[in-house]
Parts: sequence; structure tokens; C-alpha cells
Amino acid sequence: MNQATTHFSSGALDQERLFKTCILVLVGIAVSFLAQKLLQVHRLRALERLHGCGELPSESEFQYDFLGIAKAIQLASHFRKRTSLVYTNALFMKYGETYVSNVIGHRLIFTCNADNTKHLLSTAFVDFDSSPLRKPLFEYITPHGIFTLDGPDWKKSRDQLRSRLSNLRKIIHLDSCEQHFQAFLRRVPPKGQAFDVQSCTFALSLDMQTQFSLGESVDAQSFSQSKEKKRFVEDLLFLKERIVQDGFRGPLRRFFPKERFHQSCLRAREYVTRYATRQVEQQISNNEKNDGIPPASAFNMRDREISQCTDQALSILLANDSMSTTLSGLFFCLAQDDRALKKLRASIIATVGSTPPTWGQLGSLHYVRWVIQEGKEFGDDPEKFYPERWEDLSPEMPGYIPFNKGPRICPGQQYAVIVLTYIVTRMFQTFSSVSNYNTKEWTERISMTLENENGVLVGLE
Ligand code: HEM
Repeated sequence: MNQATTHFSSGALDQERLFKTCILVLVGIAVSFLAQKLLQVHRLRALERLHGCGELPSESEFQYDFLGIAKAIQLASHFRKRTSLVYTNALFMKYGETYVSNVIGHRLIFTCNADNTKHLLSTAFVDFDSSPLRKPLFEYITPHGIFTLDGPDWKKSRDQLRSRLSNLRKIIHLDSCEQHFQAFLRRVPPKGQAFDVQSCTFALSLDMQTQFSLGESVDAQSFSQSKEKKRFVEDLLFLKERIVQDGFRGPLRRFFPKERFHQSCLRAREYVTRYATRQVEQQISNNEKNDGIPPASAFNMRDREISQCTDQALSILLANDSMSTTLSGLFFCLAQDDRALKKLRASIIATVGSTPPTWGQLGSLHYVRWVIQEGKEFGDDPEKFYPERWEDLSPEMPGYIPFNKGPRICPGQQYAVIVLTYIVTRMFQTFSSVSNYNTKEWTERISMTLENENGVLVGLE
């Protein structure tokens, strides 16, 4: 009995000691966390004083939300309810163009001020590098891709892509654009019946972009797409969705299972690697023909080049969505604006008639360009679709940022504008009326870009 009591009391003593140690460790962690936070705030304040920054309004609703948890919950709730855009606009209306929020302990500054945006994107680009945020999202699918890298490696990857995109006449094949456009036409139901043009423009741009980046389309518009290509498209869609979700989850993303994401990334990489291997081997064989015996380094570098080529092709496909949302957004606007639609069609017929535009003619289709630029919503009254405002404006101006500005400006901008000009021209040479079958309001769906949750229902004749 005595022995049992001794055991019991020494066990209780051990437990007490363990409990105290745990409390000490927790207090230590909390103190070190608080000290780091105070130091960070002190440094920020010093920087703000140095640059003469004014006091920023902060969200009064969350003044006692010291850990930023209530704010994070509210952000997540708006994301789920598809009201993030309305919520964001309302906050800018309430607090002005720049305000500060605390989201899970991070002091985040939100701004829609033109000078701040210009400063962030161009002048102070190095200070606001977004790669620490992006890297964990993109590194699994493109370990050395342009969205994952920063510093000199990013610059190298960007230079490679820019040089590939520099000779547009060499890389854009208008006959191939025409083939994809014809496949789109086969998807349009006859006699102006309603269909979701958003899903069709998605398939159209995916076909064009895979043709460009892999050398072979995934046949997303075909009625007999192979199982393998279908699987690849599903994987691509899934992994993009997951990247976006994780971006919003921030550090909390660690608590969500990743198996399916990893599987999709592996399969998608495997698919693209096959095309990349073909391209690199073709290049090596061309070099052999030109230079005779291949240098030993050509073989040594083969695997690295295949991996780089895979990263580049996948990055292009990750950046592809804006092409399709530009087109579907345009249909959404034109379905409600008969004046602009008539003017667009008349300008196309007057410039190129009803045959496919040539390279020379693409540069003269000014109204088509304005409509495309306007589709990306801009100007003093961005809610209003008014292509004519572009008569006195230029996409080069500082405030025009659908393609971003500064060092990370979209390297595919010129490519995108040419391809979109061709496709829009062909679409409105073919169709003179766009019936509006959208019964619901435009509702946000945040993907790699913004889409309409309800699709874009139109009839074309
Ligand atoms: C209407 C069509 C397009 C729009 C509106 C658009 C818009 C953008 C924007 C806003 C960014 C900056 C993203 C960021 O840094 O957060 C970007 C980056 C990028 N875009 Fe585009 N894009 C379009 C088409 C394309 C096309 C067709 C390609 C490829 C051929 C492309 C390739 C890229 C790449 C690789 C980046 C990353 C650049 C970097 O981080 O240095 N984009 N694009």
C-alpha cells in the first residue's frame, strides 16, 4: 500500500513538472511571438516615418480582433458566397482608397490608389515581390516555372519566354486559329438557341494555347476527345482551382489534404513532359544537322531542358484563363449592347469584308481592339461598356493594368491581343445578333481570373 502511495505521489509530481514545463514553453513561445510582432511593427513605423506615410484608416469593425481571425472568417464567407468583389468595393467606399486590415496576425494594406499601384508594380517592384506568397502555391506543378521563381532565375525564365514570344508572325499561325474557330462554330447551336458561350470560349482558348505551348491541341472542342486528353484537362482544371483556393486560405492551407492535388500535378506534368521531350529532341536533332556531331553538353543538358520546357509550357497553360474570360466577358457585354454590336460588325465588314483577316489587316481593326480593351473594364465609369472611350486613350497609359505593369507585366500581351483580334473578327463576321438569355445577375467566380458563376447564356445568329 505504502509503495503504491509512493508511486502515485511520484507520478503526480512528474505530471505536475510536465505541466509546468509545458506552460513555460507556451509562455516562451507567446513572448517570442509578441516580441517579433512588436519589432516588426516598430520597423514598419520607422519605414513609414522615413517615407512620410500618413496614418492609414483601419477597419473599425475589427478593432478588437487582435488575432485577425474574425476578419479571416469574414473574407472566407464572402469568398464562399461569391460576394468578394462587392465586399471589397464597399470597404474602399467606406475607408477610402487605402486602408489597413489585420488578417490572421498579418498587417495587410489594401489599395486601389493609382499612384500606390504604379509604385508597387514598377518603382518599388523589388520591395513588393510576390514570389514568397506564390512559390508554395506553384512549386509543386512548376518547380522552376516563371510563377514560382524570383530573382535571377525568374529573370532568366522570363527572358526565355519573351524571346519565344517576340516574333509573333512566326508563332501565331492564322490558319491554325481558323481551324480552332471552325471547331468553335460546330459547338454553337443553330437558329440562335441558347448555350453557355463561357464554357465554349474556355475550350476554344485551351485548344489554341495547348497547340501553341505543346505543339498539339487537347481537342477540348472536339466531340471525340481522347480519354488521355480529357484526363489532362480535368487535372489542369482541378489543380488550378486548388491553387486559387490555397491562395485564399493562406497559411491555413496546410490543414487541407493534398493527395489529389499532388496526383493531378504528377499526371499533368507527365502529360506535358512527353511533348516537351519531343520538342527538345527535335531541337537537338536540328542542331546536329546544322553543326554535325552534337556537343557532349547537348546530351548532358537534355533532361534539364526537358524539365525547363515542361515548366514553361505548364506556366503558359496556367496563364491561359484570361483569354477565355476576355471573350466570354465580351459576349456578356455585347448581348446587352446592340449599338456596340452593330458598330463592331459594321467596322469589321468595312475593313476586311467577310473573309478571314490577313496579318496586314489585323492591325487596322481598331474598333475590334477597342472592344477587347473595353471588355477588360476600365475608365472613369468602368461599369459602362463604351469602346469609343479608347479613341483618346491608350493601353500604354499607367492606369491600364489588366495585363499588369512593370517587370511582371504579362509577356503574352501582344500575342493575346493578336489572337483575340483574329477570333473576335471571325466571330462577328459570322454572327450579327447576340441574344441575351442570362436571367441571373453576373456573379463572381474567382478562379485564376474572374468568371461568371452562372455561365454566359447567349444565342448566336
Ligand atoms: C487577355 C489575355 C491575358 C491577360 C488579361 C493576361 C494578364 C496577365 C496578368 C495580369 C499577369 C500578371 C499576373 C501577376 O503577376 O499576378 C500575367 C502574367 C503572365 N502572363 Fe498573361 N494574360 C493574358 C494572356 C496571356 C497569354 C496568352 C500568355 C502566354 C502566351 C500569358 C502568359 C503570362 C505569363 C507567363 C505571366 C507571368 C509573368 C511573370 O510572372 O513574369 N498571358 N498575365
